[in-house]
Amino acid sequence: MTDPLPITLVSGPLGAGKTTLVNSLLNDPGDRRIAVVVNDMGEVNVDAELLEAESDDGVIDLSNGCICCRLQDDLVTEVTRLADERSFEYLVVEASGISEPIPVARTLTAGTDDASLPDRFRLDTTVSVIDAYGFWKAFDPAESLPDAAPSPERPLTEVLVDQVEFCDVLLLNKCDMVPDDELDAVEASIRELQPRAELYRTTYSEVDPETVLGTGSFDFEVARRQQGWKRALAVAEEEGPDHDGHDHGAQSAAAAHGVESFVYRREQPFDADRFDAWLDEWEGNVIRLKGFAWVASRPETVLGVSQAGPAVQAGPLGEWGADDPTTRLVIIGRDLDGDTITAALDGCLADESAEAGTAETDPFPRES
Ligand SMILES: Nc1nc2c(ncn2[C@@H]2O[C@H](COP(=O)(O)OP(=O)(O)OP(=O)(O)O)[C@@H](O)[C@H]2O)c(=O)[nH]1
Repeated sequence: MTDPLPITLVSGPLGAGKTTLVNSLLNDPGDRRIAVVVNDMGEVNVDAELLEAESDDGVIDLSNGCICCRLQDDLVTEVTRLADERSFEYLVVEASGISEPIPVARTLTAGTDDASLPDRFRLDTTVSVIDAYGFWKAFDPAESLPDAAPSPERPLTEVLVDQVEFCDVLLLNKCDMVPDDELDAVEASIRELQPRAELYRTTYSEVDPETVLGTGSFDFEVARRQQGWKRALAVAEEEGPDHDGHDHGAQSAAAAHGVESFVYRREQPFDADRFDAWLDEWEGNVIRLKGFAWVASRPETVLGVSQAGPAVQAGPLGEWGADDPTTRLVIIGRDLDGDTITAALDGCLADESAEAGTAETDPFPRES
């Protein structure tokens, strides 16, 4: 049997430079013939048209939906059709700007419940193109726009953070639009979220094709485990309850730009309403908050908490079961005042005398 054909998945927020990258790969794919599947949310796939202007062959258009949700089966169908019909040696899939990379990677690894991926393919590399200018603005409270995603998708900053956290290669693009010192700070923040990926600063997504094609760097479990917040949590767990909350491994560049991660850990539950109110108070320093919380109103339930800039989601993940309930929150940000945050979170802890299940209206699950 011949080796499975490798796939590179290109993700990244709207307008970050994904099509620019895919166009340059079509023009110079290195020593291989490539085909491209392009996903766009609109009825007309503008990206596919832009690409077809450059190349009239090997561009497959998947539009009017998102391949991370509604078009998962269509993606598998197209890849299967390509396997049968096309003559090429490498496949590039450009996801829409609102696609979450994890479900697309899962589809490209294992297919879906209704459709299996042909054996001929294997996911080789996941690339995220991140617009340095957009990233900078997304976490600036003075600049960031109300974070409304079209339809019931997740908030865009949450998707942006997923795209940063889950990739093998990260192109920090549009570097021409951000001053150098700010670029250093953006890169430091991204490094804190994404310690593993190869990172390249680019303008007009210009890279050697070999940095994004055929790297062989994709591994689903490694990609999931090595997300910055999971690493910070693992370090804190290793160091035990006496850990002072700071990730000493992440000094250097990050520290020089005031970027740090910090773990808040308590074996005492939150008052649900006070914790919910605290989650509303985003002032711009916290880029990412993620972890597990214990709330007094539902003592048996693990509350999953995920904040990306101004967007907050919190909802039940399951039961503590045999584990002792313990709140563990990783907070990643710039110029964080750890003592003030710790004091504010401590102020949300339920009084020892509070009875379980006393919140009048349980604020969770919540989304904003
Ligand atoms: N200044 C500047 N503009 C860029 C750069 N890279 C891409 N652009 C421009 O940014 C715009 C969006 O680029 P695309 O490549 O279409 O972005 P995309 O990620 O495919 O966008 P969507 O498909 O809408 O999500 C285009 O006008 C590009 O020419 C860059 O490095 N610097």
